[in-house]
Amino acid sequence: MGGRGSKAAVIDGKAIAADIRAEIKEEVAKLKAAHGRVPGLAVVIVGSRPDSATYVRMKRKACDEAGIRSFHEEVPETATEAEVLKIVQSFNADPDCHGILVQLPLPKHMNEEKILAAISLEKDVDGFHPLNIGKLSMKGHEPLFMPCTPKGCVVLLERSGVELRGKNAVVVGRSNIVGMPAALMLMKKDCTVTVVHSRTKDPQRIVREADVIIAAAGSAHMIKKNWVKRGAAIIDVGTNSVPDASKKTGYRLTGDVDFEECSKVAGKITPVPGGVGPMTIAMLLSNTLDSGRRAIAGK
Ligand SMILES: Nc1nc2c(c(=O)[nH]1)N[C@@H](CN(C=O)c1ccc(C(=O)N[C@@H](CCC(=O)O)C(=O)O)cc1)CN2
Repeated sequence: MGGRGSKAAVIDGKAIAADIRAEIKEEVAKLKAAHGRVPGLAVVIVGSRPDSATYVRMKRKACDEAGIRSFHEEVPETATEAEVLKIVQSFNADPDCHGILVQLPLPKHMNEEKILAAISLEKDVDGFHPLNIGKLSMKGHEPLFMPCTPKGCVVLLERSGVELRGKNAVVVGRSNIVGMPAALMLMKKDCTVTVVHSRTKDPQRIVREADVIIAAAGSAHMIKKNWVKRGAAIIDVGTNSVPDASKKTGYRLTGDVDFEECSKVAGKITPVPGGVGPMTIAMLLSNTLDSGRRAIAGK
């Protein structure tokens, strides 16, 4: 794949996520049959951002389909930090709830770090608790949970047969949610990792050396064909809205990678939509299953 004149294989995130969700559904059913209990996930949403509301709806639907119980708490934009902390603490104490997620971003008047750190370590299915992130960065330590989007990137690569050990990986972007944890996870998989960010000199030269590219810069079509080594595997995390008059919404989602161009040189590539996005929710269910299994079956 990715030879001269050929086209990259498209990594179908939607199909891989559907397979994983079916596997999770089976595991949940086994847990129920053996112990009479299922994992439970609490979703807390603050305010009414349409994108956040959509993601939360998708998460609840995915839970329903997998047989995972979901709890929902919605508070207005004007809620105080103390109110949100109280909700988190009540789910921390609820034995039927095995995972808690606070949908991000939070309104500006709230201290995101404080709220995420209040989630019980054992229920941190988003993997954003500072101790879970800290363990990700330490050799010889494993976090209880890994953040869903970067975990989805690694699982997509593995399920598509991309060998990671000893490979040069370049992560474009250094956000707490994607870029930083993705770099740490790839290092744990024995990649040699370089992080390219807004202050990097000559990013194109560095990205061109990569066997594996994780694009998470939040900049539409930033990665062009001449940034990509022939045969590289590209995972595009970008979800940029660009105006599109042919759409009912007036916009469409597009990635950080120029798919048309880059698929002519890459070996494997994810599309947007239909690549990493669906994996985020599949990994959330997977983390919730792991947490439920630990609490219900003790393993
Ligand atoms: N607490 C969290 N907040 C946020 C996270 C997160 O992992 N935890 N990630 C993102 C949003 N997100 C989940 O919350 C998310 C983003 C995208 C998708 C997805 O399936 N995208 C589809 C397109 C969907 C569409 O058309 O709108 C795709 O890319 O194919 C799922 C979940 C920020 N907040």
